[in-house]
Amino acid sequence: MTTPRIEVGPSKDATTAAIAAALSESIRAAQDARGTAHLVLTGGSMGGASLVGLQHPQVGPVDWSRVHLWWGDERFVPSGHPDRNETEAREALLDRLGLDPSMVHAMPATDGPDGDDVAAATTRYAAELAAHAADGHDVPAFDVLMLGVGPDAHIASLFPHHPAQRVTGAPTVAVEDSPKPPPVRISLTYPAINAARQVWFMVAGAEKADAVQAALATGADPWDTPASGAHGSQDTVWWLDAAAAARIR
Ligand SMILES: O=C(O)[C@H](O)[C@@H](O)[C@H](O)[C@H](O)COP(=O)(O)O
Repeated sequence: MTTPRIEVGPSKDATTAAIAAALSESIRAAQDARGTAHLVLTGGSMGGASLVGLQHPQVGPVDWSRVHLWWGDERFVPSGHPDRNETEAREALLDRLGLDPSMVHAMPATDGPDGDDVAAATTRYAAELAAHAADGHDVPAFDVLMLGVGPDAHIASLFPHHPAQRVTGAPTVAVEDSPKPPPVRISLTYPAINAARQVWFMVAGAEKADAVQAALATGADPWDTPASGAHGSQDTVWWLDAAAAARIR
């Protein structure tokens, strides 16, 4: 397990700018090493703002034709719905990139091939992940997996004291009673998240300071603070603004 690195910016804007710059560098490094990069996107305002930040002229160029895009979780609603993390990412960046659809691995929507059968859709996404994984693995070794963090320290759709957290035998889990609406979701599980080389938490705002402090506390239990259960195999980074970092001891 890697010791988390903490990067604090003076403001949310400064933090998302730093994330965007680091992301373009990590993508380039992954492509230099392995040809293609696997990037896992997140919903939430930090996820969207970081994708917007990638378009800043000071951020180095990214060869998007060699980036596989995945999602850490998704709200199970129709495609194009504003609640979908995919919709947010498309509006923030993806729709301007002319991407090859075969590189964009959005989680299924309720108007997809499985209709509103979330269990089948969850299994379908697991198969998509497996199709891009190395032999003997369930998921690709994601180069960077980004996570927003809720005020309850949830990540993806893994919530405190929710049984979805206990699923370890599959890379994906259906959540049918999320404590935060909308209730039906698909999430990566801890083993899938922790297969990533780099896990990046992206958090801003004073209302997240307690969650950040709890997740970074020695002996934190993921059952209570889900963010404490996610780690990259090579690097774990907490990208914070000053307000979110205020209570770290
Ligand atoms: O419905 C959800 O579960 C949220 O979208 C959540 O996953 C989000 O990513 C975090 O709450 C962080 O959100 P912010 O980046 O907006 O703080």
